[in-house]
Formats: sequence, C-alpha cells, structure tokens
Amino acid sequence: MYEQMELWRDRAENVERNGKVILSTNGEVILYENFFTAKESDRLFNNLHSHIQWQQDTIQMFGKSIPLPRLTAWYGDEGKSYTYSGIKQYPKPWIPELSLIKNRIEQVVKVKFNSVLLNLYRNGKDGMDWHSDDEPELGKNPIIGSVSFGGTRRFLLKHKKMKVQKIETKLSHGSLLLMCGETQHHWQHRVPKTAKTVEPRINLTFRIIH
Ligand SMILES: O=C(O)CCC(=O)C(=O)O
Ligand SMILES: [Fe+2]
Repeated sequence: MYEQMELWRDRAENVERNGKVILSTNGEVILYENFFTAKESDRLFNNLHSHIQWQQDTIQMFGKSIPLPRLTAWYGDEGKSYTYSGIKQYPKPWIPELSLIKNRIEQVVKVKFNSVLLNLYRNGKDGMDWHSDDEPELGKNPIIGSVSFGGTRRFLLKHKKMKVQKIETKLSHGSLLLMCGETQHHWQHRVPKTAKTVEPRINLTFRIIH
C-alpha cells in the first residue's frame, strides 16, 4: 500500500515537472503531453466514443436553429445544472471511464471536479469558435482540466484587449491542458476547423460548478 502511494506521488511529481507553461500573463495555462500513455488513450478514446451519449446541440441565430459543428455531452454530480446556449442542462451520471479520467487528473490538480463537458470533433469540419469559459456557474477564476484523445488539433488563445497577443499549441492524443487563474477573464480560446484530413477527436473539459 505504502509503495503504491509512493509510486503515485512519484508519478504526479514527474508529470508536474513535465508540464509546459503555455501562457503566464493574465492567467496560467499548462500543457502535459502524454499525460495518458498511448495505450491508455487508445482504449479511452474507443470507450468514450461508444459509451458516451453524444448529442447534436443547436444554437438559435436569426430565428433559425443551427447545429453546432461538433457533438457534445455533459456528465457530472447530480443536481449541478448548467446553462449552455441558453438552455438549462442537467448532467448525466458519471460512468466508470469518466471517473477514471477524473481521478487521474485530480491527482495532479488537487481539486475535485464535479462535472465534465465532452466534445466530439468528427472531422476537420468540426471545431469551436472563440470563447471564454466564463459562465457565472464556474465562479471567478475557474480551473479547467481539458483532456484530449484522438486526432491532434490546433488550440489557439488570444488576449481580449491586446489582440496581437496570440498563442498556439497542439493538443495531442492523451494530453492534459490546465487553464487556471485569470485566464478566462483575459483570454479567449478556440479549436479552428481545418481543411486537412484529421482523425476524430474527443475533448473533455472538467469543471467545477458552484
Ligand atoms: O476542444 C477543445 O480543446 C476545447 C474545448 C473547449 O474550449 C470547451 O469545451 O469549452
Ligand atoms: Fe472552452
């Protein structure tokens, strides 16, 4: 037992050392590549792809209902509602694959997440436009743990006021990106669509809903 705990601690510290600081002005973003091994990531991608209840959400624009360019799902603790695209949503209960991922990132982040928003980018035509994760339910300086499986996609950050300040990284199979501090207050992020052929990608953003 003791030995196992030591192993966990070593692993957590090692991962911490391997984190790359992507952004440190007006917020903090850290990337841990290969947070999950390739083998674990393959297994988790397949499991989530088939076990998650993916849904096609729409947004209302000029009186029209427009499908979002990705499939989504929301899981979490019971009773934590979340308003997304103007619709009050209730999470589906945790499933083992999600609890496993959540536990693993909590070892490093040292907070307890109570919900996760999942996105499935089926191909290069799927993406996510500029936004901040600044919904009031998330509180002032939310910590967001973003896990990626499947095809690598570009991830961009731009400062809200100093528009020239742009940061770009790639989110690959098995990576963990942490966004903390004032990041959501000062920065927007997006996953651009691409004309290149890309493998499907699953992204999970773990959040704390107050
Ligand atoms: O797919 C990603 O990496 C980003 C997802 C995201 O920004 C979100 O769900 O709020
Ligand atoms: Fe986001």
